Amino acid sequence: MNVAMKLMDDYPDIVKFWMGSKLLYVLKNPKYIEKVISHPKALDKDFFYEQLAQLSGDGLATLGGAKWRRHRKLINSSFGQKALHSFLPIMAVRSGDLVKDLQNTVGDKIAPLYHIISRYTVELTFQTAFGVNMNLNSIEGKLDEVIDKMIELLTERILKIWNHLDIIWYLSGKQKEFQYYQNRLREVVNEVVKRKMEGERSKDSETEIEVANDHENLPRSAAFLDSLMANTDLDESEIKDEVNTFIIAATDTTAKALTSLFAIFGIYPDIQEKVYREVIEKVGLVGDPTPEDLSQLEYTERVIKEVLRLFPPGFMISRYASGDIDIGDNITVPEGASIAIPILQIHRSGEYWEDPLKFDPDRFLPDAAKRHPLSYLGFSHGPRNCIGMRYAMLNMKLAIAMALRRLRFFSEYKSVEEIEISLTLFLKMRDGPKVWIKNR
Ligand code: HEM
Repeated sequence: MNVAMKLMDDYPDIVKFWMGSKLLYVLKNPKYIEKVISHPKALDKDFFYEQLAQLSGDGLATLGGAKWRRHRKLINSSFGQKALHSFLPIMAVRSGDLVKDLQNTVGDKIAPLYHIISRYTVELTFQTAFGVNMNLNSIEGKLDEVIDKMIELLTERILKIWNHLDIIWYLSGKQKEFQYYQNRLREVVNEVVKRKMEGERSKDSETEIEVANDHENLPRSAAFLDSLMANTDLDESEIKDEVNTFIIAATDTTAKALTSLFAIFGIYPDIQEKVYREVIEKVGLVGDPTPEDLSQLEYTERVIKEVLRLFPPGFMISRYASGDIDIGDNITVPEGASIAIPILQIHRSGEYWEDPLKFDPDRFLPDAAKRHPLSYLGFSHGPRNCIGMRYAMLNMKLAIAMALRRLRFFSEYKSVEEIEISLTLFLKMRDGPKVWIKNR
C-alpha cells in the first residue's frame, strides 16, 4: 500500500494540523463523521475542490451554498426510479457492445480492461445523461484519455506542495499542458449543449456528436440534460458546468469500480461463479435484463459493495466548516477549518471491520454483525452523497450480468493484499487489474 496511506492508518480518531494558513481536521471515527456529514454548516466544499473545479467546472460536485441547493434540487428529479429505468434499454445495448469489445480480447494475454470499460462509461453517460451519441473514432471518442491526463496533472498539482505556487506550476509547462486538455474537454461540452439546443441531428457535423434516440430505435429516455435545459433558472454557462461535472463524476468513477470488480472476479473464481449462478437464475442466459431482474441480484449487489469498500474510487472527501461544529466529546471544529474524511482508511480499518482485507460480500447481509452505518462511505452519505448512486449500481449490475453470461475473468493477483493502489483523484490499481478473459 502507498506509504502515505500506511502512515494514516496509524492516525488516531482525529488529527488536526495546519497546511500553510489552513487548519485541517482529519476525522476517522464514524461517530464524529456522523456529526459532520449532514450538518448544515458542513455542506460546502473546501479549497481542494477549487482545484477540482478546473477539471469538473463549477457544477454540483464543487458548488456550495444556495447555488448548490438549487442545482441539487433540480437534478435530483432526473435520477429518480422512473428516469433510471428509462435508461435501461440504452444501457442494455451498450453493455452488449462492451461484452463484444471484451470478447475481442479473449486469450491468455492481459486485456486492456480499464481502457475498454472507460470508453464504455463515457459513451453511456453521453447517451443516457445527455441524450447524445458520440462517435468513438472521433477526437471526442478519446475523451477517456483526455480525462485520464487531466486527472494525472491535477493530482500532481494538488499532492506536490511546491506545485501550489503558480510560478512553479506555470514555469514547469504543466499548466499549458493542462489547458490543452481542458480546452479539448470544453469543446466537447460546448458541442453537446449546442446540439441539444439546436435539437437536431448532425450526422455530418465535424465533431460527430449527434442527438441520440433519433438515431436508434430505442425508447426515449429522460436525459438529465433535457430537464436542466427545460429549466429557465439556469443559464448556458451553468448548464455547461453541469455537463462537465457529470462527465467527470460519472465516467471515471464507474470505470474504476468495474475494473476492480472484474479483477476481484479473477482473484476469487468461487465468488465469480456464485455471481454467475445468481445471474443465470434471476436474469437468464439470454435477453435484456429488466429492472425487476436486476433488483433480485442481491449477492451481486453485496459483491459490488465489498469491492467499493476495499477499492473506493472516491477514497477521500472533504468539507468546509462555515460555522463552529460540535462533534461530541467536547470537541468543536472551528469556523473556517477544513474537514477531511479518509474513506479508504475507514473502509480498511480493523477498528470498524473484522479482518478488513478479507474479501467477504456477506458483511453486507442485512443480519450481519452490527457496525456503525458511517463506517461504509462508498457513495458518501447525507445531503451531499453521490447523486448518481442508483444509476451507478444499476449500470454495474447490468454490465456484470451481461459480461458473466459470456465470459470468465482471470487475474494474476492472488489476494487483495497483493494489489498496490495508487491515489490520484480517484483510487486505481497501480499496475492495472492484470486480468485476462476467456469465453465461457
Ligand atoms: C461507482 C461509481 C461511483 C462512485 C464510487 C461515486 C462516489 C461518489 C462520492 C464518494 C461522492 C461524494 C464526493 C464528495 O463529497 O466530495 C460522489 C458525489 C457525486 N457523484 Fe458519484 N460516484 C459514482 C458514480 C457516479 C455517477 C454514475 C454519477 C452521475 C450519473 C455521479 C455523480 C456525482 C455527483 C454529481 C456528485 C456530487 C454530489 C453533490 O455534491 O451534491 N457519481 N460520488
